Amino acid sequence: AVLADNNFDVTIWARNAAQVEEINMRHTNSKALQDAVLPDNITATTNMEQALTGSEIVLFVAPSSAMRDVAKQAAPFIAPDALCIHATKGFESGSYKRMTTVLSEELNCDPSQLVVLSGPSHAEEVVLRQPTTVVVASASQESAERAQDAFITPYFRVYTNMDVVGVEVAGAIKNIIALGAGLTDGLGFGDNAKAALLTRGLAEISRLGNAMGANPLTFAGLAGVGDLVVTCTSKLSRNYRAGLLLAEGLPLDEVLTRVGMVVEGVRTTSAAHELSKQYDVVMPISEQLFEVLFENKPPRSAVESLMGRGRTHEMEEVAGSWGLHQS
Ligand SMILES: NC(=O)c1ccc[n+]([C@@H]2O[C@H](COP(=O)([O-])OP(=O)(O)OC[C@H]3O[C@@H](n4cnc5c(N)ncnc54)[C@H](O)[C@@H]3O)[C@@H](O)[C@H]2O)c1
Ligand SMILES: O=P(O)(O)OC[C@H](O)CO
Repeated sequence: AVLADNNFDVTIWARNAAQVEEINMRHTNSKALQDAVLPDNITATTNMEQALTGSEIVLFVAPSSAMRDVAKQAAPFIAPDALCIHATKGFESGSYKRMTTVLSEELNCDPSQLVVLSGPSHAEEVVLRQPTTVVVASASQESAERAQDAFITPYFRVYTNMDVVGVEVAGAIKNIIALGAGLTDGLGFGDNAKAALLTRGLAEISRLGNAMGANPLTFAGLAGVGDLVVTCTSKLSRNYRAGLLLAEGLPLDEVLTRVGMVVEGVRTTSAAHELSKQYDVVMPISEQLFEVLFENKPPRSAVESLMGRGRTHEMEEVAGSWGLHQS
């Protein structure tokens, strides 16, 4: 809808024919966006070739679990000079690769053509043209600026960034912390607990990101603090809502059914479990979430484990998380 407001003719590819028909006939996408009306210059198709032929920008928004499959299908129809942007927040299952890595492998393109768009941006608010700010990151400043030009509107402010790793890691890991935020609220804990979770969650995001080669300053920006705050505090967040349901004691498969849309934080918790070992970083909140989600640990015991960790010095922890060395 943002691109359509900027006068691009937008074609959505989707596999669900009923959803495609709804977008074309009624200009709505009610499962995701209730009765919000989409601009007239958006059409939809189930035909990938039709969607992509001649497109100057390709925006990938499949869930992380489907990204490789969708990119494989798209690859033959993408023009050599097309700008490929993704807004997906997660890692590939099993390989734990970032989404730009998956795209560069499947599209056989130069990393300079790839951009990640991230930041605090619930679709339900964007489609109503409520003020929203995001980051576009690319290895190429020119590509980031092309994406900025394409997306920037008076209600959608776009900042460029060159730190692809940091933006992708922040966007993925914040979903784990949002699951935790839903859990703490669902358990009846207060604002102190939530503030602690966000602060210590940011330390955890930064620690993994820095170990993977990110710029620590990214975590103070929209993809870091910004998205963490929105996802941990908004009732629109699927990850937060899943956390609330888990606190009721529902099994994971029922939680996912009830949310009815992708809850990226669940797979990302598995990814963090592996990545923290691979990069030798401590991720206590993610680890406790892993035990709650996959090892039946009661959420209250997870909170006790976090509160009972060994004593530590905040500055040493923060400096370590932000990749700084204390003298
Ligand atoms: N919804 C938001 O506000 C928002 C904002 C920023 C980023 N994101 C990210 O965008 C990604 C997608 O989220 P969403 O909100 O659109 O989720 P969603 O659950 O609303 O929609 C996902 C869509 O992908 C389709 N899909 C699943 N597997 C597929 C496959 N193999 N091939 C084709 N289509 C497939 C589903 O049918 C569904 O229509 C996630 O990574 C999410 O973190 C979402
Ligand atoms: O609904 P969530 O929890 O997937 O969050 C959506 C976006 O990532 C918020 O920026």
